[in-house]
Amino acid sequence: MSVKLEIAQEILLNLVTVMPKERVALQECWHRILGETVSSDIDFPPFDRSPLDGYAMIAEEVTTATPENPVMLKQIDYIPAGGNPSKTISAGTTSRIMTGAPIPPGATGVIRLEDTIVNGDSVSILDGSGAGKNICLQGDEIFQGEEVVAQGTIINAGVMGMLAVLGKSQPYVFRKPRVALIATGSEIIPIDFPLAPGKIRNSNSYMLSAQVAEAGGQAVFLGNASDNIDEIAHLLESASDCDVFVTTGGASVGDYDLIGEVYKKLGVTLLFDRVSMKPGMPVLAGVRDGKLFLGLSGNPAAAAISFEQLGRPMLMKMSGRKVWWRPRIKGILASPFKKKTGDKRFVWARCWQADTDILVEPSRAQGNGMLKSAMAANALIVIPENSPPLMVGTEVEIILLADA
Ligand SMILES: Nc1nc2c(c(=O)[nH]1)N[C@H]1C(S)=C(S)[C@@H](COP(=O)(O)OP(=O)(O)OC[C@H]3O[C@@H](n4cnc5c(N)ncnc54)[C@H](O)[C@@H]3O)O[C@H]1N2
Ligand code: MOO
Repeated sequence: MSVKLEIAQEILLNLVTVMPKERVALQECWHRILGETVSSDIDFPPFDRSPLDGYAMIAEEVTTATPENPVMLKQIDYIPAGGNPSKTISAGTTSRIMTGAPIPPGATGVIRLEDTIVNGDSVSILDGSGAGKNICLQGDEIFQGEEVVAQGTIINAGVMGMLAVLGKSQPYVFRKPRVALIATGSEIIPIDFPLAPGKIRNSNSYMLSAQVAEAGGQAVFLGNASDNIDEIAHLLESASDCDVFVTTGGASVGDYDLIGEVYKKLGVTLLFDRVSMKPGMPVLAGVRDGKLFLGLSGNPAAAAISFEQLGRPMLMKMSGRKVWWRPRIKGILASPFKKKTGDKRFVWARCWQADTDILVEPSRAQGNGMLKSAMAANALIVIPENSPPLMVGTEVEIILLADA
């Protein structure tokens, strides 16, 4: 049964749920999705501290200080970072203080070393303006009890640092969905095997493993199977600990397009077996015991688009992301797209900023088997169904791809 792309996406998204949580050492958490909302058990900074190497004093005493009329203070203490000042600042006194050290009791300002002249324990303040501003107040960035990082946040470098500030050495993150990858086709061989007539190397599993990782999943290579129902079924059954099962090849109508038969044999309920889009029209989806099966086309560029449109949003949801879709913007065609479009079409493209416009150019080699078109792309042009050939200057919708 053939369905529209939006319906296929909805069917899959409705069937999957977010993965359970696991604790992971913070240093391993980059790009994981936070599985808990983290509140602060402290104010941060946890004490009033100095942002400068200088002298702490009562700010009001030094506001008039200039190089011609310095204010003289007597040093009573030295406070390094990590110190715990015990001496109280009173009129006419100061403590030498280092960046990050706690402000001593009684002090209301700090003057940097460069604006002082020191002679023994006598300190001349040459410029006292702004002394009161040179204090980082307790709780300036975070207050105790504040919800600082929300569940579902992607752990980037800033979040890593913040979780460390909050003492989260082993935060809960969502477990990565495990995605079994199987290449089917009697012509497909492992990439380190010698080539023979009629054979090609399995590029799909490698391409998809990158797409799986980028969508927050963990790829599990199950190798390849020839065009044989039992062989494919056996490989699929060998990975019972996987959450999603992705095959490539055998998705169309040829004599050896067996994935539908494999699903029957395994008791996988078919959800759809064609989606109205190009490339990637032949694509099956099925479900068994809550686990999703995706049968992608063997054609590399078609498999990539099917995965991008159907597999990626599903994995993004499973891995705990709040947003499953990539950003879409408007661009202006810098070269024509000469084909008529029946079903909705995705075209590999490169886009760039030119003055106030985003210009976009379809990749030259757009064949379904051609990885070159995907390789050079940083965007996909979305061409609506039933579109005529598109001229230079036409405004088109583009999906921004992540890392190109
Ligand atoms: N009579 C029809 N023939 C075809 C139709 C159709 O509607 N009627 N659709 C065409 C379209 S469009 C596509 S897309 C393909 C889809 O075919 P399959 O999904 O069954 O894929 P295969 O035939 O197994 O392989 C297609 C192509 O890709 C190569 N391939 C397969 N696996 C890999 C791999 N792991 N790494 C690299 N390349 C791979 C394979 O050798 C074929 O050349 O069907 C059209 N035919
Ligand atoms: O539909 Mo095929 O999927 O054009 O590549």
